Amino acid sequence: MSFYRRQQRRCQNAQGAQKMVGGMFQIGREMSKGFNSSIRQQLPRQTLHPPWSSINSVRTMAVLQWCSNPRDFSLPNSSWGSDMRRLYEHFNSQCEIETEAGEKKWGPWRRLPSYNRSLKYATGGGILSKVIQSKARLFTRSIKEKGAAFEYVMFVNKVEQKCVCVFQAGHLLEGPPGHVHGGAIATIIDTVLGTHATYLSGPVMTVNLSINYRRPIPLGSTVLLTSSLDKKEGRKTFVSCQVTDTEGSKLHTEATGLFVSVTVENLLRG
Ligand SMILES: CCCCCCCCCC(=O)SCCNC(=O)CCNC(=O)[C@H](O)C(C)(C)COP(=O)(O)OP(=O)(O)OC[C@H]1O[C@@H](n2cnc3c(N)ncnc32)[C@H](O)[C@@H]1OP(=O)(O)O
Repeated sequence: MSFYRRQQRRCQNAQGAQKMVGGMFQIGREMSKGFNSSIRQQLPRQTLHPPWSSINSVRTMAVLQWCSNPRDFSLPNSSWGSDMRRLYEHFNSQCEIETEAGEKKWGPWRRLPSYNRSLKYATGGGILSKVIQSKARLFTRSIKEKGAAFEYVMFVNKVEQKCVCVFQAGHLLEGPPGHVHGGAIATIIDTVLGTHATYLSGPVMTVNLSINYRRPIPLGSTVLLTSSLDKKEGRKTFVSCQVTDTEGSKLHTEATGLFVSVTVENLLRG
C-alpha cells in the first residue's frame, strides 16, 4: 500500500472517530443528528490531500495531526474479564445484522467509540489541542494501565432512546475495602447519563445528579448501567439510570440526572 493510501486510510479513521465519539460539543451535534452529518465538510480541506502536496509546513502539520490514529478505549483488551466480553459481544452483535437476503444493515444498537482527548478527536481541534490544554485527558480514560480503573463500553439504542454501559471496575477505584468508591460510581454514572443526554439533545452539562447507593459493587466486578430518557423540557433533558449485576437482577445503584443544553458561550462565560 502506498504512503498516500496509508495516510488517507488513517485520515478516514480519524474522521470516523470524530463522527462517533461522545464529545461534549461538536460530537454532541453529530450524535443528535443520528451520526448522519458529514464530518468531511468540517475538516480542513488539506486533510484529504497527500501531505507532500501541501505548500507550507503548517498545512503539512495539520495533515499529520489529523492522520494520527487515536486509541479507541471502548474496544476489548486483555484486561477484560469474561462478563465484560460476553456483554460486549451481546450488544456489539446487534449493531450490524444480516437480512434474509444476506445483506448487512444497521441493527438497533450502536457502539460509541471512546477517546481520551476530547478537544483533539471530538471537536476537531487537532492543532488547538497542542496549544491549549495539551495535557488534558478525559478523566475516565486518563489511566494508561489496562484494567486498572474505568474499563467500559457504551451502546445506544435510538429507537428505545436507551443507553447501556458495560463497566468493569479496576483495582484503583477502591473505596470501602474490596469495593468500588462511591465517587467512582458517580463518575461512571455521570459519564453514561451525560453521554446519553448528549446523544439525545446535543451539547449538555450536568446540573443535577441524584444517586441512591443500594448495594456495594465488588472491586474487579463487571456491572451493567442502563440509562433511559425520562423527559425533555426545553433546554432540560431528564435521564435516569440503574446499575445492576450483569444479569440485570441485583440492583446496586440508581440515579437520576438533569442535563441542560449549553453553547460554547456558556462555557467561556464560566
Ligand atoms: C467526551 C465524552 C463525554 C463524556 C460525558 C461526560 C459527562 C460529564 C458531564 C459533566 O460532568 S459537566 C460538569 C459538571 N457540570 C457543570 O459544571 C455545570 C455547571 N453549571 C453551569 O455551568 C450552568 O448551570 C449551565 C451553563 C449548565 C446552565 O446555566 P444557564 O444560565 O445557561 O441556564 P439556567 O440557569 O437558566 O438553567 C436552565 C434551566 O435549567 C434549570 N436548572 C439549572 N440548574 C438546575 C438545577 N441544579 N436543578 C434543577 N434545575 C436546574 C433552570 O431552572 C432552568 O429551567 P427553566 O428553563 O425551566 O427555567
